[in-house]
Amino acid sequence: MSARLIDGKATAARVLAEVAGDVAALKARGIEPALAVVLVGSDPASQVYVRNKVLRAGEVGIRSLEYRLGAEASAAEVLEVVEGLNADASVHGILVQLPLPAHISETQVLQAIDPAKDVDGFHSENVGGLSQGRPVLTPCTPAGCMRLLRDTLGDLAGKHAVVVGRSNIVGKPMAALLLAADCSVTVLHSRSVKPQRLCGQADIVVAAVGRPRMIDADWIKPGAVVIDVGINRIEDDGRSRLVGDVDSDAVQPVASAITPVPGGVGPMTIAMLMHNTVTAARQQHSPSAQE
Ligand SMILES: Nc1nc(=O)c2c([nH]1)NC[C@@H]1CN(c3ccc(C(=O)N[C@@H](CCC(=O)O)C(=O)O)cc3)C=[N+]21
Repeated sequence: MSARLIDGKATAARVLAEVAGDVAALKARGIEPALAVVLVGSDPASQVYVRNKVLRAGEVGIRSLEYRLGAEASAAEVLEVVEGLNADASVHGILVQLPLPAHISETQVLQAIDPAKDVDGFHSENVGGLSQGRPVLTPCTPAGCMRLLRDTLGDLAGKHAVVVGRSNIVGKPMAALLLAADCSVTVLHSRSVKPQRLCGQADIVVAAVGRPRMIDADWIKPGAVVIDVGINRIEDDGRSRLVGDVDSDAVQPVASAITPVPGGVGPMTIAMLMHNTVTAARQQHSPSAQE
């Protein structure tokens, strides 16, 4: 068997086309969806991501605003930017690019974002709502993974899903979404005992550990669907290139389908950010919206 490659770029293009239609419908009602991206410091990878987000927003008709602060900016300065954006009714989505410099508490900044504008879904109000099964703004990377899984497998009920990694931005919300889709869910992490054996029982594997090519064929049940969230830059023969958390060459003969890196989950993350921005704009202008 050789795994089918799950084309995240093509699926992201379909999501973005839907979003562009939703944006046009909102504009016809006089609402221009707007996304603010806040970048603190000059991490080169973060700069690339922020640029890609701004480009995608423009393509679907979302207005974007960029706020750049120096690496030495204080927490108070970042909070002031966030509070200004909270108060600005023309801004519907706020994303503070992570990681923040070490001297700034990420939790404090994320909790300062108005939950209605929290297009990353990282505020505890949205984290709690996801856990309760309320229709809240949902973290973009796990939401993108769910879309790829549904397109590949259809109904996910009863599938055994193994999530490798327990971060707040991917592993934990991913487990919550899989559970909401009626999967049986196992979360593995750095203290798990015999993780290969547990992972080898999975119909669905979501790898989000941030270790290049950690998951090899020994971890994968024949026919499993593998979602590789990792984006690791490595030196290979003196050249820099991107690899996932999955050893794709080793796993492809075993899995039934796998996402490539690049071109898998990454483009979906950005597409779901645009989707969340439109959802946030629509909700802020719905009759039931507070204030
Ligand atoms: N508040 C916040 N929200 C985020 O969503 C967030 C963040 N902070 N900090 C950094 C990570 C990383 N991230 C990516 C998004 C798209 C690609 C992406 O499109 N990747 C391309 C390749 C890009 C390349 O060549 O480097 C691909 O996989 O095909 C990658 C990574 C969002 N993040």
